[in-house]
Order: sequence, then structure tokens, then C-alpha cells
Amino acid sequence: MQLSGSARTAEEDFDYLFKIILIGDSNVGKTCVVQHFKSGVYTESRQNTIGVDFTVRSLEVDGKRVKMQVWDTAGQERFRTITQSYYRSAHAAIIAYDLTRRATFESVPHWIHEIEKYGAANLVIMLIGNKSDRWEERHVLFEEACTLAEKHGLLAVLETSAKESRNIDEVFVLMAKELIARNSLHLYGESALNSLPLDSSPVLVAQRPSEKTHCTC
Ligand SMILES: Nc1nc2c(ncn2[C@@H]2O[C@H](COP(=O)(O)OP(=O)(O)OP(=O)(O)O)[C@@H](O)[C@H]2O)c(=O)[nH]1
Repeated sequence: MQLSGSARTAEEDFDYLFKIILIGDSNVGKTCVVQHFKSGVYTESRQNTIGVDFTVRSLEVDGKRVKMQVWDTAGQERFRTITQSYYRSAHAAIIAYDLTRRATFESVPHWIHEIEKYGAANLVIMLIGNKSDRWEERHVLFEEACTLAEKHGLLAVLETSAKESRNIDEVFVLMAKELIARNSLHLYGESALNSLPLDSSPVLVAQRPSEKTHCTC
């Protein structure tokens, strides 16, 4: 994994540049999640993504300036060849499903397989169950997503709502923290890897109407 540390450009200084690919079935809300991350607003989406859209936002995480490049990919099958070509240079992948549509959750193993096939080795993978504002129509239990995440060694599961601004920034901040931690290990070499083992247990964050559950397993 190649991460750009302490990079400088004429326009902007940053300590890290991370490239994140957002994948998942069509209409799960990927574009709305990215747009909310970029601008903080929810705009009802009427168009499916064609190919891949590119968004950038800078964050400050643990005193570090982090530039997040997010590639919002089309979920539709007909764009698969184009989107696959973006996997290779990503540092991390976020797989999104719609928690009101079970079929989109059942596709998650397929998306993990795509990452394993086309992405770099050891890509950090996070799972998000979007549309948590429609919790009454839930067709995927949070616990099921946790089980899947553990089985495949994913970093985290978060339930999000682009519509009601839930957990969107948290997804990207958590991802940035993990990538910074891994980059530090990378910089300090094998001995650091031995002395600072990464916690392989996923971080799990459910979003329910009036409570927020954090659990680590
Ligand atoms: N209720 C609710 N609807 C959402 C949310 N996020 C997205 N939507 C709606 O879900 C539909 C699909 O959203 P998109 O963001 O276009 O989905 P996508 O995954 O990018 O779809 P593709 O571009 O085809 O891959 C739109 O009608 C959105 O307005 C959410 O958090 N809650």
C-alpha cells in the first residue's frame, strides 16, 4: 500500500492523502453519502451514477491534515468494467448496502470478492448500512451485519443516514484514523508491526431511533 505522507502542493498542504472507493448495489445511497460528506447536505438523488464520480474533502484528524479522495462508483452492472479499474489504486473501500433492501446486503460478499480480486492486498474495508432513518422498514439486522463483518475481517460496520445526517463523517474519520495508524506502522517498519498489533475486531455502530449503540467484539 502506497500512502502519500507529508505531501505538499501549491494549493494546499496535507499530511496524508487517502483514496477511498465507495461500492455497493445501485440505489443504496452511495452518491447521497458522498455528497453529504462533501457538503453536509442531503439532496434527493434522481440520477444513477455513470461510471465513477470523484470527490475530495480535507479533514483534520488527530492533529493531522488528511485529504480524502472518494470515488463514488456506479452500482449498476453495466458499469462494472469501468469501476473495477479504480480498485487497484485505492487504499480503502467502503461497501454500502440499503438496510431496507435485503438483496443489497446479500450482495456484500460479492463486493468483498471484487475487492479481493481487483484491489491491492490488505485494503481496509468498512461496511455501511445506509437509510437508517427508515428503521421501521429494516430488513437487515445490525447483528447480521456484525457477523458478516467479523467473518470477513472488516474494519467496522456503521449504520448511516445521508437523509438525517447520521454517522456520515464518522465513517470517514474512522477510516482516516485506521489508515493513519497503518501508515505509521508502514513507516516505522516490521518492529512496529510486531509491537503494535492492529486490533482485528470490527468497530460496530448501530443507529436506532433514540439510541446509539457502540459495541466492540
Ligand atoms: N431515506 C433515505 N433515502 C436515501 C438515503 N440516501 C439516499 N437515499 C435515496 O436513495 C436513492 C438512491 O440514492 P443514490 O445516492 O443515487 O444511490 P447510489 O447507490 O449512488 O446509486 P447508483 O449511482 O446507481 O450506484 C435516492 O432516491 C436517494 O434520495 C438515506 O439516507 N435515507
